Amino acid sequence: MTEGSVAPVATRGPVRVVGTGLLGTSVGLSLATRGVDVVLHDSSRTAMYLARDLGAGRPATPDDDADVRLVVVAVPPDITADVVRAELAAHPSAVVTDVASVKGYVLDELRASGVDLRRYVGSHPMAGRELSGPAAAVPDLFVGRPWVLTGTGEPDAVLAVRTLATDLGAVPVTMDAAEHDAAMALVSHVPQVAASLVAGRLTDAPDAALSLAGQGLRDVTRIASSDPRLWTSILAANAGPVRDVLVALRADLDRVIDALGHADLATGPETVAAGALGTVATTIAHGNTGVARIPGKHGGAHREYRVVTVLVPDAPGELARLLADVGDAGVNLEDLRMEHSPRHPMGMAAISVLPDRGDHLENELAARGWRLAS
Ligand SMILES: NC(=O)C1=CN([C@@H]2O[C@H](COP(=O)(O)OP(=O)(O)OC[C@H]3O[C@@H](n4cnc5c(N)ncnc54)[C@H](O)[C@@H]3O)[C@@H](O)[C@H]2O)C=CC1
Ligand SMILES: O=C(O)C(=O)Cc1ccc(O)cc1
Repeated sequence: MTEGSVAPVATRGPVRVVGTGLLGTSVGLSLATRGVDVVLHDSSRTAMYLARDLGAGRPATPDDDADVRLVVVAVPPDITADVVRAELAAHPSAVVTDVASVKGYVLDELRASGVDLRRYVGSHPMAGRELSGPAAAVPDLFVGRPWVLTGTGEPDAVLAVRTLATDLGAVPVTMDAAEHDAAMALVSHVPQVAASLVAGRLTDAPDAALSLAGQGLRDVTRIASSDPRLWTSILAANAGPVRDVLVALRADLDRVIDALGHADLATGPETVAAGALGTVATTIAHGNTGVARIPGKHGGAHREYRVVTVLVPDAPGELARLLADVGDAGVNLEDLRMEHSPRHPMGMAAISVLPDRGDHLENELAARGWRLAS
């Protein structure tokens, strides 16, 4: 594709988006900017008109009801089933999908209501941000991300939602609702609780302690900025699977607390109760094993990269100049992370490259006058 061109879409409009927050507006932006007729609805008129102003589509009118082909429900999980049911009834020839982060709860509620589910396809794009609302939406939110389809709906309905996911740049994955929810507890919902708990410990921390915070704390707490209302709804809807993981985590935590209690009582390593230091080491080593299992870029296998850290003056154009120099050195940048010095007008760009390109890149950047941090 040439620069500035946009990929054609196979999804046929009108597509109705109900709930024009982060997810719904991102769906609308991606489709509307590529010519699909998107009609928007939100119980908050401010959210709906803001989504319109951002370019995500046009406000729905009663006249649109007859010809809507696809409805995307993007409201909090606890009200998703009610909205899906209302949309199935209001648009008798449309396929209806939802993007709620929890699938079993929604499906159970729909089944209990006795509604005909042939036109309903439960789905969940595994893409999001720690921000909510239409203003946080981005059209490429879903690019390269898994989009789970939970196996409900007739084949034509499933195809429509699979096509939507593909049009938005996502990778469709089929999984049943219970399997999805157990997976989410482990890879999304418990990490959210853990991030919130660690960040919550900081609320009374002395300023002097916080001024020492480094990238490790920022990495672990990024998602602690998430919306409490949305996450209460997600955690309550997936309470069983989340609780199961938290109980296991509590046992792990208790083992570390006991081991450190022994270390605290000791006068040196030789007097620490047998096994305590091993418990601490095993905890960190298990973490090494777990993190190595997280897939790498583009869903490929986890890779070890060489990190080259470069000091970047905090001035316009400096980061762009560095990236251009990396390109000129013929090295592919696998990842980039910026850290900021708390006291100096200087940033640190941590550039991840393939291990066998590290020495070459360091030499090339040094030759171009960049200061490298060891
Ligand atoms: N935030 C994230 O990163 C992700 C969220 N999801 C799921 O997407 C759904 C939406 O989440 P966000 O967009 O983040 O939330 P959001 O808070 O940004 O937007 C939700 C919108 O739904 C509207 N709404 C609430 N009740 C409504 C109703 N009865 N009818 C019409 N509109 C209504 C709200 O006014 C709000 O604008 C949730 O089910 C969430 O679990 C899925 C993937 C990622
Ligand atoms: O910010 C992140 O890393 C996320 O993982 C966001 C996210 C939040 C909720 C979902 O249901 C899916 C994705």
